[in-house]
Amino acid sequence: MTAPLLVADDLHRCFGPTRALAGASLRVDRGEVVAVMGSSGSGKSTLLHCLAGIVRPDSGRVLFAGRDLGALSDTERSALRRAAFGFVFQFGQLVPELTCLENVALPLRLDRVGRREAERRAAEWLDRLEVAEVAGKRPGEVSGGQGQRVAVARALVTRPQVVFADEPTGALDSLNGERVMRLLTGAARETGAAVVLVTHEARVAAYSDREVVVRDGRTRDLEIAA
Ligand SMILES: Nc1ncnc2c1ncn2[C@@H]1O[C@H](COP(=O)(O)OP(=O)(O)OP(=O)(O)O)[C@@H](O)[C@H]1O
Repeated sequence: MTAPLLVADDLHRCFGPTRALAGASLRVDRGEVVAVMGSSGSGKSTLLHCLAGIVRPDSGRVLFAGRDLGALSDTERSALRRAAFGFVFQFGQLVPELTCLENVALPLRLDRVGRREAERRAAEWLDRLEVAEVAGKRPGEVSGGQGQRVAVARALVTRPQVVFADEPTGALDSLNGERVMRLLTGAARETGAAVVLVTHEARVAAYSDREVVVRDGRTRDLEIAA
């Protein structure tokens, strides 16, 4: 049996008096799309932030490809995040001063890929996300659905091993939301990326292979989808 790509083991995390995680565990296999569901305030985003090495759990461990994130220095953890993870959030993740093409090219530029090559790959991803026509526009000049597809392109352009998506369709109508989910999960499956998807919408979770429910900071598996 191959080792899971990402494992959260009995995570606990408090913010002051608020207990956000109280024994959350999760495993994600390579290429698997896992939906993390639950009501508002149940701890979904905190779990995602712990898995991505953005928030440190008070206790419990997160292992990525067998490496304990808690044992890495801050520099090592950010290097790992840049190399292996992609992120899509609900709003505001695009840089407003850059064009959509430059936004998608940015993670490659930060990895010292030359401008021409970075923009060539960015253009391919915009095309794949069916949003090539906004390449020269700034994020403020595109629709919400187009902006999210640009954000998905930016998350995938570095070919991450895991895409973390926190309510990626939360600000979209259902038609645009479904389009973003179809393109996100389709592209992730093609590139072999796993997806950890936080959502409270069953229709969005239906794009996953497996659903996990968080309640009062604890996880439980709901079902294995067919
Ligand atoms: N940085 C923080 N500072 C203080 N409290 C926080 C912080 N982050 C989360 N919390 C609290 O921890 C609990 C879990 O929050 P979390 O954002 O993980 O829930 P969620 O399930 O993602 O909620 P939602 O669906 O509303 O986004 C909540 O009570 C929240 O108020």
